[in-house]
Amino acid sequence: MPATPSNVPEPSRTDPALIRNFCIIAHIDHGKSTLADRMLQLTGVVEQRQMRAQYLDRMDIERERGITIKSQAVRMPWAPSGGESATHILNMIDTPGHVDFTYEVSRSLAACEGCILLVDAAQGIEAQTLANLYLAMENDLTIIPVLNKIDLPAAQPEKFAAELAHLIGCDPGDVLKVSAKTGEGVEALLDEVVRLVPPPEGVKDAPARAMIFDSVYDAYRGVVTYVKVVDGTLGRRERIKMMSTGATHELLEIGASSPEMTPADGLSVGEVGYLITGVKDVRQSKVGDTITQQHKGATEALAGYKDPKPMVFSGLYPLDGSDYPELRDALDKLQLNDAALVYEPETSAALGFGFRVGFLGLLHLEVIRERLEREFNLDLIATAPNVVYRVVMEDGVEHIVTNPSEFPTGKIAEVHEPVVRATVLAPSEFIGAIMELCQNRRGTLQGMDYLSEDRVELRYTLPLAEIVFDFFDALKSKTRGYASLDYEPTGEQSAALVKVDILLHGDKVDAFSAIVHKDKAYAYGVRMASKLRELIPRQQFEVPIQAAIGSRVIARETVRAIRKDVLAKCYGGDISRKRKLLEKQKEGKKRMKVVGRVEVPQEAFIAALSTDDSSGEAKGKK
Ligand SMILES: Nc1nc2c(ncn2[C@@H]2O[C@H](COP(=O)(O)OP(=O)(O)OP(=O)(O)O)[C@@H](O)[C@H]2O)c(=O)[nH]1
Repeated sequence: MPATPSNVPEPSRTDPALIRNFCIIAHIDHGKSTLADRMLQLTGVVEQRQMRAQYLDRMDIERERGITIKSQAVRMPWAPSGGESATHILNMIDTPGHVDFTYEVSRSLAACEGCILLVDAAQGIEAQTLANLYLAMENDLTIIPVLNKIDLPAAQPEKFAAELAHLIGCDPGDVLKVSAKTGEGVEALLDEVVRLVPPPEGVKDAPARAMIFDSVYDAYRGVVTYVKVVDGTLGRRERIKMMSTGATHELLEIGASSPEMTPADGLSVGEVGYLITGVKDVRQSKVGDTITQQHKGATEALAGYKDPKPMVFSGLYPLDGSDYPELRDALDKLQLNDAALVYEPETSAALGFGFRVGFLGLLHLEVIRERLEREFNLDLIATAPNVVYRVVMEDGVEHIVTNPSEFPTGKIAEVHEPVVRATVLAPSEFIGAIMELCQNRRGTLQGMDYLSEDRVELRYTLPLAEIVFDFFDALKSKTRGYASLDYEPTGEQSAALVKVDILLHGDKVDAFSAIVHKDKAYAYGVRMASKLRELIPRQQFEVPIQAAIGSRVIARETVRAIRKDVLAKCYGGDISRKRKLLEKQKEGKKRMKVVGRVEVPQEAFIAALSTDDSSGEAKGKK
């Protein structure tokens, strides 16, 4: 039952035995955010009239797409029903479910002692259910299996309870059944969290050690750092030290989110909360770092996290060249909040000045791009995303290539590309279709298991480059939406990869260079050449469009010559009208990009790039 306000202990004085830190992990759309909403409501931290769906998803994009990107932590008092009436503190950390953001999930898990493994009772176990379960097991969390959406007519709670119990090795009777929508079973679930999740273990009187699991830049308050206090207590106005850099700061504010930021005197052992020091850059308050007191602080830091590594790169260019400084500032600002975002300046003959930006995956790319366009009002062109290649030359020199146009020329010994271990879960009737798709994408089957009579798990090794584009879309359409996918990087392999260049009138258009498998080079060349032929207006001379590997041309199209005589219709007419027409033509020419001798309207580049940029995984996530 909800606690009465007078019973709720202060964050600085909570007995750790009464604290439960937990998170909800689930496959996308299995109902995490809805369950979190219900919990906020039932514990009384959000009043009925303030309640809105997906309360914790604060970013516009999160709300619109119905997905969670940044994790959030909320402190909720809860007095379990029956007998014992002590008010417990439940710190709930909501985590994102998409493959791109696994990194955020693992950070959140490290701050918890238990987790709710939520599974849709109409869908059953999916690929990310497994991925998240393994992460939870690695972090030694107590796992509470829960089936959600039992109100749905299509729900099969008994069948999936058996599947889930088999997976984690418990009794089917231990699987809780709830409806996050109607609230059925959610109170009992909160009671179970109190009963099953162990309280945090830490040393109360030791020097403080707090682990940073998130750092968020707020335009008004500076960096807000989310921490879990592992040992000791951090107090308001205390001076703190970041253990990795030794930098010290004054704690201007410390408190807990419930779910709005609520200042407190401090945070004691086991508590999860936030702190503000006035730093302006998340990199000064780095996720995974340990915070201690400046005086008599701890000497040994807590185990940190691995830094996330960008997997997918794309060139981002402002449509209007004069927006370049704004783009730089916007990327600076987004990076304040997103340690996984990396970028460096880049120039392209076709697109002008821009940046090569590294992302965790395609959804991350799309989210960043949308935020740049929406929050910073920038119009952007993005080049087709590519992965990172390692090129070894015959003389042993190595090149790391994040931009296809920088692919080295000369004697190449080997090209290495990143590979992932992909897990696909689907009804067994689709095995054939999935195998065919993976084969086409240069996949190697690693194993296959039946989870139940009609559900199968297929494990493949696949080149990352083959799945970042439209693999997920293709998988969904071949399996009528029933398959789910999860993948993790497993290293690299050498492959027969070549760079295909596109030439206009003999000049390379850097934005269209691509690194592709040699068996697919021809198809890429033909596709780009014919697309460009349609998009490039006729010039006063003939323009050959060629696709080439090195100096070998593999496809060719031609834009025939024409002289666009704007004055043709004004023969003998009024001179001022002629002048006007010529002025207008000049205006149009300003928007043209010149590649060698060829004038190409920017729109042609955008059209050619956008049809190629089929960010399937992100769009097809549902
Ligand atoms: N009928 C029914 N629908 C539910 C229930 N719980 C969630 N849903 C619906 O399922 C959809 C997905 O729910 P979310 O809570 O957004 O899922 P999520 O797991 O948080 O998704 P991500 O944030 O993208 O990871 C929404 O349309 C919810 O309204 C339930 O118990 N019953």
